[in-house]
Amino acid sequence: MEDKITKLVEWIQNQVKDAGLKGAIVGVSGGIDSAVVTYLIKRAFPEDSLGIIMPCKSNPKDQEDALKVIEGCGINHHVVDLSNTHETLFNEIEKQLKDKGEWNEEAARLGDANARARLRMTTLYAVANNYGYLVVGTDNAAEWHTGYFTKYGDGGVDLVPLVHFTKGEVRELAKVLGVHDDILTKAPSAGLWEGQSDENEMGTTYNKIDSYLKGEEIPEKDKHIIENMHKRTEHKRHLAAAPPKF
Ligand SMILES: Nc1ncnc2c1ncn2[C@@H]1O[C@H](COP(=O)(O)OP(=O)(O)OC[C@H]2O[C@@H]([n+]3cccc(C(=O)O)c3)[C@H](O)[C@@H]2O)[C@@H](O)[C@H]1O
Ligand SMILES: Nc1ncnc2c1ncn2[C@@H]1O[C@H](COP(=O)(O)OP(=O)(O)OP(=O)(O)O)[C@@H](O)[C@H]1O
Ligand SMILES: [Mg+2]
Repeated sequence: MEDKITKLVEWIQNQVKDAGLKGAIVGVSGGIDSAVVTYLIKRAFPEDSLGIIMPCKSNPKDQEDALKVIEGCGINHHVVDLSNTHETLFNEIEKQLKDKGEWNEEAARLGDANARARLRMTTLYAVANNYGYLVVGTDNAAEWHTGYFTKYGDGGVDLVPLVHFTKGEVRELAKVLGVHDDILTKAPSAGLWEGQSDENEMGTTYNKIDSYLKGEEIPEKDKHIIENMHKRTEHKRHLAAAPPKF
């Protein structure tokens, strides 16, 4: 894993250099994927890396964990609380749609959740512009394959260094990098609503997705869920569809 870490760090350095920029920025959630990316960008750019903690009606425990990541690797950081911004935006959307009698309560829950991820993306790009940094994403191979991310939200980034690493391999990277035990052992969550857990929402586990990606046998039910998610989210792995030139 040390060898892979060195290669990842060099790759990030080269990408930033090729872009003619100075460093890298990541959103630090208190979860393991962003912990690994935070440690990597700090290694790549000790003086030009930045972690941003962005609570959005989040559990305060997330921020405590995020600070363990920040302190663990010594990266510079800012906290930008998006709760009020999200409240203002969503109240206005809700008001407009309700006035027209077109508000769909159930669909709105996902829209509300995805808007949190997109506000984070907006924030990262605004801060990245200020410093001349690239925005680094945290998607791993399991999330990328299943499309388990918000299009133009946490999926809206410049680099995706972990995209070939299974969730298990991300855990290995985290151990070698020295990420705090509390983060190594917590359940993966997008933190988009109270009590959300990735595995509950997906209906399968990261272990099964990892096994599937490694070509191992997994139960038919899980295979079906993974293949269905992959198919439904194909659009997220491409640029916006364009017509042929007429
Ligand atoms: N065929 C197609 N061609 C082109 N575009 C298509 C499309 N089908 C849908 N779309 C568009 O895509 C939108 C749906 O995609 P999207 O907005 O991403 O939303 P969606 O995939 O419905 O939801 C995002 C999922 O990712 C999860 N997530 C989000 C963020 C972080 C994490 C995490 O692990 O931390 C997980 C979240 O819990 C949820 O299950 C539609 O509203 C539509 O605009
Ligand atoms: N509160 C937050 N503050 C800053 N960034 C966040 C926050 N919540 C989510 N993010 C960003 O969105 C990304 C996607 O979240 P995701 O849950 O997939 O990763 P994670 O939290 O790092 O790991 P895990 O999947 O184990 O929870 C995070 O890695 C992080 O970059
Ligand atoms: Mg998380």
